Amino acid sequence: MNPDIVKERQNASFDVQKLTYILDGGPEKTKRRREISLVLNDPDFDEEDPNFLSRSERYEQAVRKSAQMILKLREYGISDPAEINCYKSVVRGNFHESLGLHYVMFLPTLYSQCDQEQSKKWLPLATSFEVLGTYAQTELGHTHLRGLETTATFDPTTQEFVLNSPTVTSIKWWPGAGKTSNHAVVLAQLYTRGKCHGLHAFIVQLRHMDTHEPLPILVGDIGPKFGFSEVDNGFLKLDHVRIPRENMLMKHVEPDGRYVKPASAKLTYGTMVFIRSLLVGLSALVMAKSCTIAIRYSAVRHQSEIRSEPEPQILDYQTQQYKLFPLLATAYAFSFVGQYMTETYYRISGDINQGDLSELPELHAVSAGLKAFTTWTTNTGIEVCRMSCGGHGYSRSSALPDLYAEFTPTCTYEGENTVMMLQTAYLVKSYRQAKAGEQLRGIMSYLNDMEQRHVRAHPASARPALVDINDLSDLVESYKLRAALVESAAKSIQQELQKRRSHEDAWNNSAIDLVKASDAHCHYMVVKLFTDKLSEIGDPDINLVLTTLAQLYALHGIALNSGDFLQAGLLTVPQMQQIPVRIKELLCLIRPNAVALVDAFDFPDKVLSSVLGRYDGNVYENLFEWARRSPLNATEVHESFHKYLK
Ligand SMILES: CCCCCCCCCCCCCCCCCCCCCCC/C=C/C(=O)SCCNC(=O)CCNC(=O)[C@H](O)C(C)(C)COP(=O)(O)OP(=O)(O)OC[C@H]1O[C@@H](n2cnc3c(N)ncnc32)[C@H](O)[C@@H]1OP(=O)(O)O
Ligand SMILES: Cc1cc2nc3c(=O)[nH]c(=O)nc-3n(C[C@H](O)[C@H](O)[C@H](O)COP(=O)(O)OP(=O)(O)OC[C@H]3O[C@@H](n4cnc5c(N)ncnc54)[C@H](O)[C@@H]3O)c2cc1C
Repeated sequence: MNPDIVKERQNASFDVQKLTYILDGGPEKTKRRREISLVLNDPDFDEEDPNFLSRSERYEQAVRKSAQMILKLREYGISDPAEINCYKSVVRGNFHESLGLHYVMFLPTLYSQCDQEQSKKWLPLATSFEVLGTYAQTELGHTHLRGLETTATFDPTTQEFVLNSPTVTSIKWWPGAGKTSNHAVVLAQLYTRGKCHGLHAFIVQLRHMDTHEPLPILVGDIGPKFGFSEVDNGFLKLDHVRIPRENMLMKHVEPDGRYVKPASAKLTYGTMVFIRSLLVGLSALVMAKSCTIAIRYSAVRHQSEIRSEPEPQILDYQTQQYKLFPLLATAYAFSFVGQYMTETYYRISGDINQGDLSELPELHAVSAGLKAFTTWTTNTGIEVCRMSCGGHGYSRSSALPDLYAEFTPTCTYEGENTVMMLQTAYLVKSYRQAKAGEQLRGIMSYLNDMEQRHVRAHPASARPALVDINDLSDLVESYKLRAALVESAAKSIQQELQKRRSHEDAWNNSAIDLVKASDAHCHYMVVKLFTDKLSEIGDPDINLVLTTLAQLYALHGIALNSGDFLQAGLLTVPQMQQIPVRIKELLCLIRPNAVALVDAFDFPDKVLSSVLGRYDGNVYENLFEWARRSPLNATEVHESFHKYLK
């Protein structure tokens, strides 16, 4: 064990194990997660570092691993979805798997959109992996749902739908598992009795069940990408492909071609809401991994000098702490927000299943906003962690380049982040309702204060500065008032409308304000949820260290967005000047606990797959060892010498 990292652990002021329990949701859950993690010792999962393989080899290795996972899940009798998720995230490490779409989109779509008869037919096939599915929605030319061109036209004479990609731009593009899957959920515009009824989901068989040969359908892999090398994102061109009427999910077309309206057209989009909710937790996970790597490495790396003494640990540099500790605080904040998002998703979707759709708009808005907010922050955070590791961060052995490449598409898929932030219509609607005197409930209730003029941008001089920057509840209140930026966005729309612009143009001309309003709303939610969590934590040592992190998270956010807080008169200039001073104090308070705080995330070394983030801190000898395994070192003299240089 590296002596620096031993010393760091001795300095911790709290019980790491107890904090792990809090993150997991209790000691039993930690115990079970650790039991599941023992799978890492299974030699059937031994594999070559994907970084040393070609794309095709990577795909093959991933398929082998996916198949092994299925067999092992059966062998160990793991069937609870949360446990399957835990098991898979341990085995996958930092990479995705080719069967991922089957688990996260195809199966959930079947579960939520099959009627009884369809469930009976499709669920046994899909859960036994005879049917391997993908989710084909996006097209070469479109992602905006109303703009999708693929058609499904009902033919009452044969009781079939005819699926067609009428143009090049309508070719389905990006669905994972282009080579792996034999079925797809295809999203297409439904036509019956000559009328279009909007997007609906259809199950389409793509490949022969025995030979895996494509049916008369053009299907394949779209080629190498920035990351996602294990995944065969695909294309799919349908040329008048016929499927039985029963393959329409939720069966909205009667045998005579009559269309039966669903309770809400938006239920078809349910799987996206599900994944967006999950991505909040994934952001926490990846932020936590990145911080673990960068902070452990910073504890063992010595460089330059502060005083004329031996080279200090780079974690002692204030600038290094300023790069990493706000991200550490973010990882904790997002972990609690991830827990909230998952609970909220299951609570509201439970109500939806009982026929109560009243909270669907809020679920959509909150999951879209938090998905965008947490993935954007994490995306930039990973890169900060990588840069903070200097040259070694650039090596694939650090895992940080892979974490970035695998994570960055979360900002794009399941709804491009700006587009998701623009689903603020809900915020603006709530603002208008509150202004009209309606009492709002839930997370939007802060807008009720508006009429008392608490929530209003006005000059600092007009407002007494009541905020104590050391008091978290005051900081939450400031974020709440800043979230009233939605008022500026709503006013901008109003002004545009007064200029006789159409509603759509008024909206587009206010889009920057709307995105800012969404961002401020999400930021408020994160600060509030982090602070609320503290009241549940009884252990005083842990409460203290997490309070320090929550303060850092809140103050750092204010420092980055000082313009908003000053403009709205929420903080004074002297208070703003105090914030960097307080931030520096908080960095010093966190410093002795930094390694323990990342240890509490409890990532096994094999899951981190990072030479820099090793638990034992023995970085250098292992870097050398890893480099020696590079395929370029397989022979002492590379064949290119004989071919070209000699
Ligand atoms: C150590 C730390 C510990 C932490 C512990 C954490 C552990 C947790 C770990 C969790 C791990 C999880 C692991 C799993 C992660 C999964 C991810 C893995 C891999 C995934 C692979 C990638 C797969 C990618 C797939 C895809 O990308 S599929 C394609 C996705 N496409 C999109 O998202 C398209 C985006 N566009 C749209 O959604 C729409 O076009 C639009 C919403 C922008 C507009 O739609 P539309 O045109 O129909 O609507 P309108 O603008 O007219 O609006 C109409 C009204 O409808 C509302 N609306 C819209 N959508 C919805 C909806 N979905 N639900 C409800 N309501 C909706 C609008 O708001 C409008 O409302 P209004 O009329 O009232 O205004
Ligand atoms: C790794 C990966 C996996 C994927 N997997 C799947 C899958 O399994 N199934 C599937 O169906 N799809 C999948 N996708 C596709 C993904 O859902 C889309 O790429 C995503 O929804 C974004 O759409 P787009 O690529 O058309 O971007 P665009 O919408 O073209 O975005 C380009 C730019 O235009 C801007 N823009 C677009 N619309 C607006 C607007 N209304 N207002 C303001 N700005 C706007 C965006 O902000 C962005 O800056 C995947 C994508 C990736 C990268």
